[in-house]
Amino acid sequence: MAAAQPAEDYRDRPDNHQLDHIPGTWGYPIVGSALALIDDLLSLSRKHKAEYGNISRLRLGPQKGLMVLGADNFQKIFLDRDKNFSAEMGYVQQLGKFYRGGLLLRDFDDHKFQRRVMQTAFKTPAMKNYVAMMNPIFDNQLKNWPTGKQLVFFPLIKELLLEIGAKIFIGVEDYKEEADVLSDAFLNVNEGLSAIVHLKLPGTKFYKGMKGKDALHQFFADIIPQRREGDGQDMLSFMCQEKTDDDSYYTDSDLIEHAAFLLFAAHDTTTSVLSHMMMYLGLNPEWQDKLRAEAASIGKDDLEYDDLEKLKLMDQCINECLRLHPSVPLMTRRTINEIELDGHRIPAETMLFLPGSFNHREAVHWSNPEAFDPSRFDSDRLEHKNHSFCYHPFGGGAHKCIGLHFASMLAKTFLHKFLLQYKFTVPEGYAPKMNWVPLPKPADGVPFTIEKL
Ligand code: HEM
Repeated sequence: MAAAQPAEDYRDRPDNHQLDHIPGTWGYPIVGSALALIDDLLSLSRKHKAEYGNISRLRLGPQKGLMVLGADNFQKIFLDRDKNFSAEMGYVQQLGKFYRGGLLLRDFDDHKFQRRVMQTAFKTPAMKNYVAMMNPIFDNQLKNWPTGKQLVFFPLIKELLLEIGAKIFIGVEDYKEEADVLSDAFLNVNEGLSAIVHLKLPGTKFYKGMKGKDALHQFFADIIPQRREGDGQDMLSFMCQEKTDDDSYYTDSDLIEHAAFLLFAAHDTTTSVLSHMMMYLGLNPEWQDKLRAEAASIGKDDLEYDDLEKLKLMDQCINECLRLHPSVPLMTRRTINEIELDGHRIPAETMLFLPGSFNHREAVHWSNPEAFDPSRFDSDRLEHKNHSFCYHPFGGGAHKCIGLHFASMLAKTFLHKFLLQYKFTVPEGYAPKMNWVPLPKPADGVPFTIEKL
């Protein structure tokens, strides 16, 4: 049987809003349920499940579509055997102005072709080298963290990960010199993403974001020819040197889009998981001690690639943070064809909103789901295997996160360095409000105090 082909013109059609046959609510005029989502996406998802079931109508500002819950439904959507779901159309309204050619905003054959250029940057020899590059960056910044006074983790880790991004992703050698241009441009784009009004008027967030995008693209355009000629070991250099089947290089404009999207996809997600990690290790000092002992058991100051798999407890803690607070809180797709899902007829061009944290905490799959309990990932429990799609912090199927091993490597290399040098505490009775957007994190950025070991 021939493989299903997506309808050619699905990108040109507007979103379908004819969804009155499906239970749910459009919420308040104009904003719909956007404010409830910003406040607490998990509670909103649970409310929808209790009132309407796994599939329900939802409006988020200008977008009307369906909230989809449940591991079976996620499995069908992510595996997408019949090419019914477009990631490009799912994300275009949210990200399209800034990241139109990013990998997640491409579908099917085009996506497959473009994903190849990125895969080259994640091969084992490249990964080995990235760990080696990370160690001195962490050393240099960690040594300046003052002891004995309260610090805030979020801005510190953001700064650290911007340096990692500049050096490992793009091959910037003199970070101090180029950091301002690069990080300003990148941070402005991210601010632009949160703009509610998309008008290019000077002084607005959106305007700043568009300027940031131009600066970022120009920065990449200027360095791509050098990266093609050189023998750099950074991600951009690997991508620049990759060739297509007809022996030509990927185009500069594709490479610019990939480099910008890669920074975006990697930065906030890893900042988010490490912020949660600090919160939980501060609240659970016994886990902090266990991870420190595990880090010490490697017997080295600098972790190497082959050591990573030995850090099993760290893996469990990272997994548990991502279960409780997935860094991409809401994934999206748009239907290409009319489909049936969970007993509902869903027309073509319908937006689907997929909140990850609901399945991650559904009691049918997890014991005591609200508790921080990293041992649930231990080989004698393996709760995440209770359903192949009850745990999906990195998505699944064709668009599954290409950086998942890099993310884990980064988190482990940081934790290994940090825990071997410092012991830390969070304030007594610490119970921060949690942010869901633009990235999940403790709202106060995690206040903490370090003590040299
Ligand atoms: C804890 C860290 C991370 C988490 C939780 C995470 C999560 C995700 C998720 C959920 C998706 C799929 C979204 C969807 O299907 O709708 C995704 C895609 C992606 N991620 Fe990550 N990510 C992380 C770190 C990274 C890093 C470090 C990189 C790069 C080095 C990266 C690069 C990408 C790219 C390029 C895609 C698009 C893949 C495609 O469309 O084929 N991510 N990520």
